[in-house]
Amino acid sequence: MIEIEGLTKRFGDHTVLDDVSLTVAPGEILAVVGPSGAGKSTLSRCVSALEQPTRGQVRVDGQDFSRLDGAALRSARRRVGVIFQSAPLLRRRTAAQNVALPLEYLHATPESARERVSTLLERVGLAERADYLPAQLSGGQQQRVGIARALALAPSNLLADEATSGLDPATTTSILHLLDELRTEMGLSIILITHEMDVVREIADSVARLDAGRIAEYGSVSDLLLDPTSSLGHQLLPDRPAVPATTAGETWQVSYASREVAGDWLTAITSAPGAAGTRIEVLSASIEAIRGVAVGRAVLAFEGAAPRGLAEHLRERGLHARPVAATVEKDAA
Ligand SMILES: Nc1ncnc2c1ncn2[C@@H]1O[C@H](COP(=O)(O)OP(=O)(O)OP(=O)(O)O)[C@@H](O)[C@H]1O
Repeated sequence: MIEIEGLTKRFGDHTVLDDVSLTVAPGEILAVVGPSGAGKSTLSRCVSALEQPTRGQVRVDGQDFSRLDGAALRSARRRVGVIFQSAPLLRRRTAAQNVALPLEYLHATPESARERVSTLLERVGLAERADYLPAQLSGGQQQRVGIARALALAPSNLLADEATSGLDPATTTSILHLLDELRTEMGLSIILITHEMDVVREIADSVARLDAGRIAEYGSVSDLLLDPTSSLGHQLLPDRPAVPATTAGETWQVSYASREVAGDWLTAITSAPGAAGTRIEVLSASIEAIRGVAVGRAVLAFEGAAPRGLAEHLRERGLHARPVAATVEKDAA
């Protein structure tokens, strides 16, 4: 359990984190997003007790980090496993020796360390690669070693700082699935620092957007998706579609987020003032479930111009609609 309360961090007179409060329950995944310089890494360093808050608290499993030092702080730090971008592993050590590192610091007996390492490597699907050096492993396999190492001391919390940046989409998905399984199996509270909305969409239960050190938005992914005024909710909707440049008229993307699959969204479009008699072609349509919310998206081509006031008409019916420009060149289409 991670509880951040009124966390403020200043470097000189520069306030980098300003009154940040967040809670991550056991088994929950919170994603923290925000532009470069928003304070994400500083937040991450406060949670892993590498920085002391100027004001406020970081409580891990009920214990206030800012009140600890020396051996008590080192012991408390073990409750937070940390995974970084592209798993910085020791080059000359095998996968097993990298995972064993935290156990060596704690002077675990070689036999108990061996057993723990082999259990962890097995769990992350790398039992066969125990004796490989990092250079002999793929990026995804290296990150699995990083995850096993972060779990070596059986933490109840995990901090993943851009853990999937630089990995290809399929590898990212497999790492996220592994984290998803681990949080359930071990009841881990996980903070994911990320700049990728796909990662948030795929795995997070809640999300906070930091902006210039303050929380600009914070809530469960489903609540944000269902809130038509939420900018994070908008960003969580599927990405911009590819639209062939061959369509002569206007092309629009229409999306909705609802607890139920919306059955009448096409009716909402055809009933828009001025839409009667207009030919509308459905270029693509899809529905996916994100944290229990049905998110539908369609790309529509109008014969000519879209009816005036279409966006407002649809907004009143819970649909987001906007024109999209062609993204596929005529030659390539
Ligand atoms: N030790 C420090 N001393 C002074 N200023 C710092 C220190 N660490 C961070 N900052 C400042 O705090 C601000 C936030 O930095 P931080 O690295 O937390 O942002 P970030 O959101 O992680 O950015 P990015 O996504 O680019 O990594 C920046 O303006 C940075 O210059």
